[in-house]
Amino acid sequence: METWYLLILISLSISILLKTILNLLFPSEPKPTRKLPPGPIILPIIGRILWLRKSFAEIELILRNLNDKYGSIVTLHIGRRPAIFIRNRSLAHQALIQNGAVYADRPPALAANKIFSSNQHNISSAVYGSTWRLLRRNLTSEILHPSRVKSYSSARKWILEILIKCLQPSHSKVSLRVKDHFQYAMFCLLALMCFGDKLEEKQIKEIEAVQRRLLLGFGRFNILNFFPRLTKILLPKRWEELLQLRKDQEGVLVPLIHARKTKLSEVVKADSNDEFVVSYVDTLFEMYLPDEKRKLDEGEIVSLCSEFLNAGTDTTSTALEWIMANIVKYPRIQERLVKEIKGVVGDGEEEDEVKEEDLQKMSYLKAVVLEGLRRHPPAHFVLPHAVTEDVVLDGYLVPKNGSVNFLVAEMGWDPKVWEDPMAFNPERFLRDYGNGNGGEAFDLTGSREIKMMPFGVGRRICPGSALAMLHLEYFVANLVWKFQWTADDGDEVDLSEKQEFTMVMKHPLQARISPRLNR
Ligand code: HEM
Repeated sequence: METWYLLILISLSISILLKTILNLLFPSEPKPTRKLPPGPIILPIIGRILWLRKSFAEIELILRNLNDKYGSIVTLHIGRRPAIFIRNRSLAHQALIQNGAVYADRPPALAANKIFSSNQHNISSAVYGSTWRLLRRNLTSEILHPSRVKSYSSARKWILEILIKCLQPSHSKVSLRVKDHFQYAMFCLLALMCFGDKLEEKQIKEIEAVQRRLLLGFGRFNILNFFPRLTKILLPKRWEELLQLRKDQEGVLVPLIHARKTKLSEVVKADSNDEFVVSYVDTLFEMYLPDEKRKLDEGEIVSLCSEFLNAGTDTTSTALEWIMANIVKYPRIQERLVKEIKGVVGDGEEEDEVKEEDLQKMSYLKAVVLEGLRRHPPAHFVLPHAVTEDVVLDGYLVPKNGSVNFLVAEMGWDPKVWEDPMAFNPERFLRDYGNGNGGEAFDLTGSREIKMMPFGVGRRICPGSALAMLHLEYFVANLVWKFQWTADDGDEVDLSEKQEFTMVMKHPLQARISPRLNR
């Protein structure tokens, strides 16, 4: 009997010793001590697929309803990773401003997105690191620097003339749908900044068509990201469609890239830089990625140009349409704008254009644009963020393997900050900020406190925000100065929303536009 006891004791000691050695050699992941933020319980695989099929607008609506139950930080299990959603301004500030470096990462690109971002070699999807820094610095210092932005002023004037021509034929009794004209105008402008030359209308329309198919159709490809190896077998047609879309995109962008490269080398050979304005694509040809010891390849240049066009066109034209819709809906806002412009540019017949240098003197114009971005932010979510390491926020775990999403629209509609938040009331910006009485200008960067964040905040804040503000102020001012905008007789301007790439007007703006005679 004693021998048995001894044997059992020896084997127990050996197994404890082995376990200790194994633990030392192969330490297992420590179990997280914190829990993920709360959220609805879902069926393991089916539930995740079902979430994947929902649009951001549907998710936003669900989150609004979940707020009472779970609070302002919620986890949804979308696809294979937990997605954390934050709607509270002070939590967003803690994350994106106070702990900015940790929250500046992006989640790994999903299979379908990898194709269009050249494996995360563009600014918006690059991981937080040296390549992102290089690409972003190139855009901000080479193209978005104030002196370079100024060099495109004749391009903006040219686009304004195109836009005015498109709107002019409208007889004041007939109302015109303006959305397509706004989109086309912004596209011409960004294409010119991207490729340097005035492109033919046919070329612009071709690029616009492919980019639009990409923006509007991308939701259809989300499902491919759930176990791509399986979806390649189950949904081969959809994969083909996705790859064809990339081929079509290359088909329209690569010839423009080649043409510009040839032109650039001719300019260098001729040693003449008269009238030569640097374009975005010019800055990409010689860019060197030190970590990878190579230049950008053609696919990466296509992805960066496509990102530039997408980021700067739909967002701005959507914001422009929302602002003009409110101007049509509330004639008193239009009257006050005209009065302000008259006070700055004068009212002589020859004062036909509101010049860029005049815009700084127009605080009401700025207030109208800011109110437009607060009340109708084109993006209701910032792009998904990720954290560089597991962190704790509001007592919950924010895991490295998840995505972190911020509800932009909800923050700008917070009744704790904004009185009657759903009303369109530009005066609120005059009352509290930059009203010419020594008031401080409104801080869109949210560095002290986030009150609204239409461009995001922190390290990933939209690098094009100043350019977007300039475009919006310039076009709103000139469209109001040139034309009188009115609603169709007996027709209310309907401000319902619809999710496309951006949050657009469900019923696009129809307005009667007539030359402004009584300035
Ligand atoms: C009204 C117009 C615009 C709005 C509302 C807007 C909004 C945004 C938002 C919400 C983000 C995501 C921020 C985040 O993830 O935290 C973003 C990122 C970005 N935007 Fe804009 N944007 C506008 C115009 C532009 C323009 C004109 C350009 C450039 C020509 C531009 C280029 C970018 C880029 C490159 C990023 C990615 C930044 C990064 O990941 O580091 N945007 N924008």
